[in-house]
Amino acid sequence: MDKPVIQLHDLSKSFNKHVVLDHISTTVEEGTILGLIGPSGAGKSTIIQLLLGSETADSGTATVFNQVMPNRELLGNIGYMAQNDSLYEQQSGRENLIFFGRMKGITKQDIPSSVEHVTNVVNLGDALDKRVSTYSGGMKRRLSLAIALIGNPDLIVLDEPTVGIDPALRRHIWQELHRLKAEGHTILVTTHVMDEAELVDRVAMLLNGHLLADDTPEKLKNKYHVNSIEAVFLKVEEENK
Ligand SMILES: Nc1ncnc2c1ncn2[C@@H]1O[C@H](COP(=O)(O)OP(=O)(O)OP(=O)(O)O)[C@@H](O)[C@H]1O
Repeated sequence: MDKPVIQLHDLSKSFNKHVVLDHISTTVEEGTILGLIGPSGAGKSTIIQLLLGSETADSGTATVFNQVMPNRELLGNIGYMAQNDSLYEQQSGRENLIFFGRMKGITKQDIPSSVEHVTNVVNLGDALDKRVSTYSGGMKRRLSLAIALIGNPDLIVLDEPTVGIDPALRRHIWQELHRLKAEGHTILVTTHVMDEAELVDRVAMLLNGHLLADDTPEKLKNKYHVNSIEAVFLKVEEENK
């Protein structure tokens, strides 16, 4: 039977009486790439914060690996890339990777090979020993992604990972995400890029506090009689105005 990695159960969250999540429930099985889409401000990052335990739900539960979050012990097995890069600017990319890798519990001995692997994934080799403060925005995104992937975590949570990343590298990153999925890793990714929403196993669309569509891209396109996820998204928005 498929193993649930993420379980959101009846999750609600408001900020200053503004209901952002209204009794959300879904399950993400092991080895699935779930794409979370929705307009700006729909609550995608809020779901991630509840999932990681850095925000508290008003009601309901977020469970990861069968443990109710927050649970600090699980964080070593979750790779997280936030929307805003949180990097040590005065250190080099390599020093950042070593620091975060060690925090994740990678041994000193294994650090060099782990750093090399994730650096290749994001194509950051040449800049690795330069100070992060000299990086472009896209390079910082790539370093943040490498940090999320270091240590080979079972669950990878990426909040708009390909913003500012050129098309060739974007394709390379998606190939890597599919490779990780094939190895059994579970990936939750938020995106505004509708082409990317075609590449996931399941798309969940967040609108007005609800998950209004949550299915494979193919099934959603069939259901709405359209040939792209972008068109599904527009139809669902139109229906729920
Ligand atoms: N800590 C907070 N305090 C007050 N309001 C918040 C807080 N965090 C999020 N919000 C509000 O909750 C709503 C959802 O925000 P969230 O960042 O989850 O949306 P999003 O779908 O990730 O948006 P985007 O696609 O623009 O990143 C927004 O209206 C936002 O202003």
